[in-house]
Amino acid sequence: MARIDLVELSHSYRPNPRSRDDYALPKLNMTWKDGGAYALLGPSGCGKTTLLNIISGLIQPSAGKVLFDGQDVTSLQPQQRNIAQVFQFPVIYDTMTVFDNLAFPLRNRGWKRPDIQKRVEEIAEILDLTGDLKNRASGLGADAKQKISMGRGLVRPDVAAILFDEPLTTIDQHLKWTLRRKLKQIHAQLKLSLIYVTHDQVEAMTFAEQVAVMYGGEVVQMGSPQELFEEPAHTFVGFFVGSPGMNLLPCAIEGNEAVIDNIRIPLDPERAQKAAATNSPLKLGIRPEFLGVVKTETTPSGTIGVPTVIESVEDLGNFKIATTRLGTHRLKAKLPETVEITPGPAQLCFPTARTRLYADDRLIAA
Ligand SMILES: Nc1ncnc2c1ncn2[C@@H]1O[C@H](COP(=O)(O)OP(=O)(O)OP(=O)(O)O)[C@@H](O)[C@H]1O
Repeated sequence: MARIDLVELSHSYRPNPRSRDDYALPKLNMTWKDGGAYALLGPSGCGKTTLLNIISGLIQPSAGKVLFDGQDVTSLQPQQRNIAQVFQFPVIYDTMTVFDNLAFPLRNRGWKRPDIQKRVEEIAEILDLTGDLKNRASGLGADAKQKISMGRGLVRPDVAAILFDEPLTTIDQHLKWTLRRKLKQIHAQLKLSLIYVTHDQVEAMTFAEQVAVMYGGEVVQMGSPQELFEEPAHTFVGFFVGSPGMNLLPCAIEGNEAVIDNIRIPLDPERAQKAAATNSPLKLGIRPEFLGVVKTETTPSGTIGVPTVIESVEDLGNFKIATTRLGTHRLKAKLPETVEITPGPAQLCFPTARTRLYADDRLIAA
């Protein structure tokens, strides 16, 4: 396994790129630590596959370097890079048995029979394929075939990293959950470096220790699931991670308050001062989980109530979503199932410790 550094990396699919819009990846500097379990999360077209294919060597970047443990591998072919890649659709040999499919990458590298036997059995056990080892792959269902494909990626202990490109897209919903947990277990057991591409936040959050969120060819935040939730570094992370996403409202700053349609919301003084010092467009962000809604005069301690109207309340089983109005804006609040709340006049409470400010969509840190 290796540490992977991407240095001043950019890529355009166009022959003569001029502006930023001509680039699938405008400019990227980042490090994937040895032995890490990473997810690369972002919407369709944000550049995830391009980035993965640059790491594996399937694509040569337009500029910049790829380093494995400090060694420049940018000009090396995929087979010279020692990377395993698992794709959306199974890549297996239908006519071979499951055992031979898993053994193939090891035989290719001259492993001895007893070592192959031991390693194949270990991987088959983890993926619940032991009972199928003697069967031909052609007779198996789509789920089992994708498990074999994943097994072929996982079988070699000497690879620099294993790259997964949306490997569970075609897998049955229940098995998806099982396989995500398995991958987590495999990571803990085998200490492999894994990079897992997905557009599904649940998939990213359950699998990875660190999630890199991509937007418009840029990694806008790399952090733990908790960091992405509590301290989104970019408005896109606030919006994309969480359900519903963060409430984001254009605002101005006066003193230690945000002003939105003449309504004043108290802020953390340090963040407010930093925001007042920028000339960039500002947004206030608050997660629906942290936005309080009360129908009473008294608000939770440490918060000041802002008059609102609750337009609707949806009961989603284990929680409720209240849609409220603030001036011309609509905000969502996620409330416990036990809260009795109905449409009508109410107060919104913005805890200052949970209220964030963004300048040009970037977080203003405390
Ligand atoms: N071979 C190609 N030729 C030209 N443009 C491409 C090519 N492959 C990707 N692109 C463009 O590069 C950008 C990034 O695409 P990429 O496939 O890397 O995104 P992605 O996040 O993996 O999306 P998806 O989840 O849909 O696969 C997109 O605008 C896409 O249209």
